[in-house]
Amino acid sequence: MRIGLYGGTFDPVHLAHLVLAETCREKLQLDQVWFIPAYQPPHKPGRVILEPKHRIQMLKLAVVGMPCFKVEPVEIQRGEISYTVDTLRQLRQLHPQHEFFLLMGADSLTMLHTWKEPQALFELATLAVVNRGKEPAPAVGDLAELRSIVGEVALAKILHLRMPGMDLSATTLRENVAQGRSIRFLVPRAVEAYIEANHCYRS
Ligand SMILES: Nc1ncnc2c1ncn2[C@@H]1O[C@H](COP(=O)(O)OP(=O)(O)OP(=O)(O)O)[C@@H](O)[C@H]1O
Ligand SMILES: O=C(O)c1ccc[n+]([C@@H]2O[C@H](COP(=O)([O-])O)[C@@H](O)[C@H]2O)c1
Repeated sequence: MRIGLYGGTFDPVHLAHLVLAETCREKLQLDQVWFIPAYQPPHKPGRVILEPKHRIQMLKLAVVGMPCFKVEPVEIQRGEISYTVDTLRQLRQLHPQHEFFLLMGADSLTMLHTWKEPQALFELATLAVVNRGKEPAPAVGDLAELRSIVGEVALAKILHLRMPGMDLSATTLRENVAQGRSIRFLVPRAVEAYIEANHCYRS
Protein backbone atom coordinates (compact mmCIF):
# COMPACT_ATOMS: atom_id res chain seq x y z
CA MET A 1 0.00 0.00 0.00
CA ARG A 2 0.93 3.65 -0.43
CA ILE A 3 1.02 5.15 3.07
CA GLY A 4 1.32 8.79 4.07
CA LEU A 5 3.12 9.30 7.39
CA TYR A 6 2.09 12.52 9.02
CA GLY A 7 3.93 13.46 12.21
CA GLY A 8 3.05 16.34 14.48
CA THR A 9 2.55 17.42 18.03
CA PHE A 10 -1.19 17.66 17.35
CA ASP A 11 -1.75 19.75 20.48
CA PRO A 12 -4.56 19.78 19.43
CA VAL A 13 -5.25 18.38 15.95
CA HIS A 14 -7.01 21.04 13.87
CA LEU A 15 -8.73 21.37 10.52
CA ALA A 16 -5.61 22.42 8.61
CA HIS A 17 -3.96 19.13 9.69
CA LEU A 18 -6.94 17.24 8.27
CA VAL A 19 -7.03 19.24 5.03
CA LEU A 20 -3.29 18.63 4.58
CA ALA A 21 -3.79 14.88 5.07
CA GLU A 22 -6.77 14.76 2.72
CA THR A 23 -4.95 16.80 0.07
CA CYS A 24 -2.07 14.33 0.16
CA ARG A 25 -4.36 11.30 0.22
CA GLU A 26 -6.18 12.47 -2.89
CA LYS A 27 -3.29 13.90 -4.91
CA LEU A 28 -0.80 11.13 -4.12
CA GLN A 29 -3.42 8.37 -4.32
CA LEU A 30 -2.54 7.17 -0.86
CA ASP A 31 -4.31 4.11 0.51
CA GLN A 32 -3.91 5.35 4.08
CA VAL A 33 -2.59 8.30 6.06
CA TRP A 34 -1.13 7.51 9.47
CA PHE A 35 -1.17 10.39 11.96
CA ILE A 36 1.83 10.02 14.26
CA PRO A 37 1.63 12.12 17.43
CA ALA A 38 5.08 12.96 18.77
CA TYR A 39 5.91 11.99 22.35
CA GLN A 40 8.51 14.77 22.64
CA PRO A 41 8.92 16.81 19.45
CA PRO A 42 12.66 17.55 19.05
CA HIS A 43 12.25 21.27 18.37
CA LYS A 44 9.91 22.06 21.22
CA PRO A 45 12.07 21.42 24.29
CA GLY A 46 10.60 22.87 27.46
CA ARG A 47 7.21 23.43 25.83
CA VAL A 48 4.33 22.21 27.99
CA ILE A 49 2.50 19.68 25.85
CA LEU A 50 -0.80 18.01 26.64
CA GLU A 51 -0.51 14.42 27.86
CA PRO A 52 -0.28 11.89 25.01
CA LYS A 53 -3.57 10.18 25.98
CA HIS A 54 -5.51 13.41 25.31
CA ARG A 55 -3.71 14.18 22.03
CA ILE A 56 -4.28 10.62 20.84
CA GLN A 57 -7.93 10.65 21.83
CA MET A 58 -8.52 13.93 19.97
CA LEU A 59 -6.82 12.52 16.88
CA LYS A 60 -9.01 9.41 17.07
CA LEU A 61 -12.13 11.60 17.29
CA ALA A 62 -10.89 13.72 14.38
CA VAL A 63 -10.53 10.76 12.01
CA VAL A 64 -13.86 9.07 12.79
CA GLY A 65 -15.60 8.37 9.48
CA MET A 66 -12.34 8.36 7.50
CA PRO A 67 -11.34 4.68 7.44
CA CYS A 68 -8.15 5.49 5.53
CA PHE A 69 -6.96 7.84 8.30
CA LYS A 70 -5.30 6.00 11.21
CA VAL A 71 -3.60 7.06 14.40
CA GLU A 72 -0.18 5.38 14.76
CA PRO A 73 1.10 5.65 18.36
CA VAL A 74 4.62 4.38 17.63
CA GLU A 75 6.37 7.54 18.92
CA ILE A 76 4.26 7.67 22.09
CA GLN A 77 5.15 4.02 22.71
CA ARG A 78 8.87 4.70 22.23
CA GLY A 79 8.55 7.45 24.82
CA GLU A 80 11.71 9.39 23.98
CA ILE A 81 12.55 12.39 21.81
CA SER A 82 10.59 11.76 18.63
CA TYR A 83 13.11 11.78 15.82
CA THR A 84 11.40 11.15 12.50
CA VAL A 85 14.29 9.13 11.11
CA ASP A 86 13.91 6.63 13.99
CA THR A 87 10.19 6.34 13.26
CA LEU A 88 10.75 5.80 9.55
CA ARG A 89 13.32 3.06 10.24
CA GLN A 90 10.99 1.36 12.70
CA LEU A 91 7.97 1.50 10.38
CA ARG A 92 9.99 0.36 7.36
CA GLN A 93 11.17 -2.63 9.36
CA LEU A 94 7.66 -3.45 10.58
CA HIS A 95 6.00 -2.95 7.18
CA PRO A 96 8.55 -3.61 4.43
CA GLN A 97 5.71 -4.15 1.93
CA HIS A 98 4.47 -0.53 2.06
CA GLU A 99 5.67 2.53 0.17
CA PHE A 100 5.98 5.47 2.56
CA PHE A 101 5.43 9.18 1.91
CA LEU A 102 6.49 11.66 4.60
CA LEU A 103 3.93 14.46 4.75
CA MET A 104 4.69 17.90 6.17
CA GLY A 105 3.90 21.59 5.95
CA ALA A 106 6.31 23.96 4.23
CA ASP A 107 7.53 25.39 7.56
CA SER A 108 8.83 21.93 8.46
CA LEU A 109 10.71 21.66 5.15
CA THR A 110 12.53 24.95 5.71
CA MET A 111 13.81 23.56 9.03
CA LEU A 112 14.65 20.09 7.72
CA HIS A 113 18.41 20.76 7.65
CA THR A 114 18.24 20.89 11.48
CA TRP A 115 16.55 17.49 11.81
CA LYS A 116 18.37 14.30 12.74
CA GLU A 117 19.93 12.64 9.64
CA PRO A 118 18.16 14.66 6.92
CA GLN A 119 19.84 12.60 4.20
CA ALA A 120 18.40 9.36 5.56
CA LEU A 121 14.86 10.78 5.53
CA PHE A 122 15.12 11.04 1.75
CA GLU A 123 16.29 7.43 1.52
CA LEU A 124 13.52 6.06 3.71
CA ALA A 125 10.49 7.88 2.25
CA THR A 126 9.31 10.22 -0.47
CA LEU A 127 8.83 13.70 0.95
CA ALA A 128 5.55 15.46 0.20
CA VAL A 129 5.35 19.11 1.24
CA VAL A 130 2.22 21.22 1.39
CA ASN A 131 1.96 25.03 1.60
CA ARG A 132 1.41 26.48 5.06
CA GLY A 133 -1.08 29.32 4.86
CA LYS A 134 -1.01 31.25 1.61
CA GLU A 135 2.79 31.12 1.28
CA PRO A 136 4.11 29.71 -2.00
CA ALA A 137 6.47 26.72 -1.90
CA PRO A 138 9.74 27.50 -0.04
CA ALA A 139 12.05 29.61 -2.21
CA VAL A 140 15.25 28.05 -3.51
CA GLY A 141 17.28 30.25 -1.15
CA ASP A 142 15.32 28.99 1.88
CA LEU A 143 16.57 25.48 1.20
CA ALA A 144 20.26 26.34 0.69
CA GLU A 145 21.37 24.65 3.91
CA LEU A 146 19.30 21.56 3.20
CA ARG A 147 20.73 21.41 -0.34
CA SER A 148 24.26 21.49 1.04
CA ILE A 149 23.46 18.43 3.18
CA VAL A 150 21.30 16.27 0.92
CA GLY A 151 22.20 17.54 -2.56
CA GLU A 152 20.23 18.81 -5.53
CA VAL A 153 19.05 15.38 -6.68
CA ALA A 154 17.32 14.65 -3.37
CA LEU A 155 15.68 18.10 -3.32
CA ALA A 156 14.33 17.57 -6.83
CA LYS A 157 12.50 14.46 -5.63
CA ILE A 158 10.37 16.41 -3.13
CA LEU A 159 6.72 16.47 -4.15
CA HIS A 160 5.14 19.93 -3.72
CA LEU A 161 1.38 19.96 -3.22
CA ARG A 162 -1.11 22.81 -2.76
CA MET A 163 -3.97 22.92 -0.27
CA PRO A 164 -6.33 25.85 0.40
CA GLY A 165 -4.21 28.20 2.53
CA MET A 166 -5.37 28.05 6.14
CA ASP A 167 -3.96 30.53 8.63
CA LEU A 168 -4.41 28.19 11.56
CA SER A 169 -2.07 26.85 14.22
CA ALA A 170 -2.46 24.80 17.37
CA THR A 171 -0.83 27.68 19.24
CA THR A 172 -3.68 30.02 18.25
CA LEU A 173 -6.25 27.41 19.23
CA ARG A 174 -4.70 26.91 22.67
CA GLU A 175 -4.67 30.69 23.15
CA ASN A 176 -8.30 30.96 22.09
CA VAL A 177 -9.36 28.32 24.61
CA ALA A 178 -7.27 29.87 27.39
CA GLN A 179 -8.90 33.25 26.76
CA GLY A 180 -12.41 31.84 26.45
CA ARG A 181 -12.67 32.50 22.71
CA SER A 182 -14.45 30.20 20.30
CA ILE A 183 -12.68 27.44 18.39
CA ARG A 184 -15.89 26.34 16.64
CA PHE A 185 -15.20 25.32 13.01
CA LEU A 186 -11.42 25.36 13.57
CA VAL A 187 -11.36 21.81 14.97
CA PRO A 188 -13.84 18.97 14.41
CA ARG A 189 -16.91 19.34 16.63
CA ALA A 190 -16.01 16.20 18.61
CA VAL A 191 -12.54 17.60 19.33
CA GLU A 192 -14.02 20.86 20.54
CA ALA A 193 -16.37 18.91 22.84
CA TYR A 194 -13.43 16.81 24.14
CA ILE A 195 -11.40 19.94 24.93
CA GLU A 196 -14.37 21.39 26.78
CA ALA A 197 -15.21 18.21 28.70
CA ASN A 198 -11.61 17.64 29.79
CA HIS A 199 -10.84 21.28 30.58
CA CYS A 200 -7.83 21.23 28.27
CA TYR A 201 -5.83 24.41 27.61
CA ARG A 202 -7.55 26.44 30.32
CA SER A 203 -5.22 29.10 31.68
N1 LIG B 1 -2.20 25.64 8.89
C1 LIG B 1 -1.39 24.69 8.41
N2 LIG B 1 -1.24 24.54 7.08
C2 LIG B 1 -0.39 23.60 6.59
N3 LIG B 1 0.35 22.75 7.35
C3 LIG B 1 0.22 22.85 8.67
C4 LIG B 1 -0.65 23.81 9.28
N4 LIG B 1 -0.57 23.65 10.61
C5 LIG B 1 0.31 22.67 10.83
N5 LIG B 1 0.80 22.18 9.68
C6 LIG B 1 1.81 21.13 9.51
O1 LIG B 1 1.43 20.03 10.32
C7 LIG B 1 2.59 19.40 10.89
C8 LIG B 1 2.41 19.25 12.38
O2 LIG B 1 2.20 20.51 12.91
P1 LIG B 1 1.98 20.77 14.46
O3 LIG B 1 1.30 19.62 15.11
O4 LIG B 1 3.22 21.29 15.07
O5 LIG B 1 0.86 21.94 14.34
P2 LIG B 1 1.02 23.49 14.60
O6 LIG B 1 -0.33 24.05 14.33
O7 LIG B 1 2.18 24.03 13.82
O8 LIG B 1 1.35 23.49 16.16
P3 LIG B 1 1.95 24.61 17.12
O9 LIG B 1 1.25 25.90 16.82
O10 LIG B 1 1.63 24.05 18.47
O11 LIG B 1 3.44 24.67 16.84
C9 LIG B 1 3.79 20.25 10.47
O12 LIG B 1 4.40 19.62 9.34
C10 LIG B 1 3.17 21.57 10.03
O13 LIG B 1 3.91 22.18 9.00
O1 LIG C 1 13.62 14.20 13.43
C1 LIG C 1 13.85 15.38 13.77
O2 LIG C 1 14.99 15.80 14.02
C2 LIG C 1 12.67 16.32 13.87
C3 LIG C 1 12.84 17.68 14.18
C4 LIG C 1 11.71 18.50 14.26
C5 LIG C 1 10.45 17.97 14.03
N1 LIG C 1 10.31 16.66 13.72
C6 LIG C 1 8.99 16.07 13.51
O3 LIG C 1 8.21 16.90 12.68
C7 LIG C 1 6.85 16.77 13.04
C8 LIG C 1 6.26 18.15 13.23
O4 LIG C 1 6.93 18.74 14.30
P1 LIG C 1 6.27 19.93 15.09
O5 LIG C 1 7.35 20.34 16.07
O6 LIG C 1 5.95 20.98 14.04
O7 LIG C 1 5.02 19.36 15.72
C9 LIG C 1 6.82 15.90 14.29
O8 LIG C 1 6.48 14.59 13.90
C10 LIG C 1 8.22 15.97 14.82
O9 LIG C 1 8.61 14.80 15.52
C11 LIG C 1 11.38 15.85 13.64
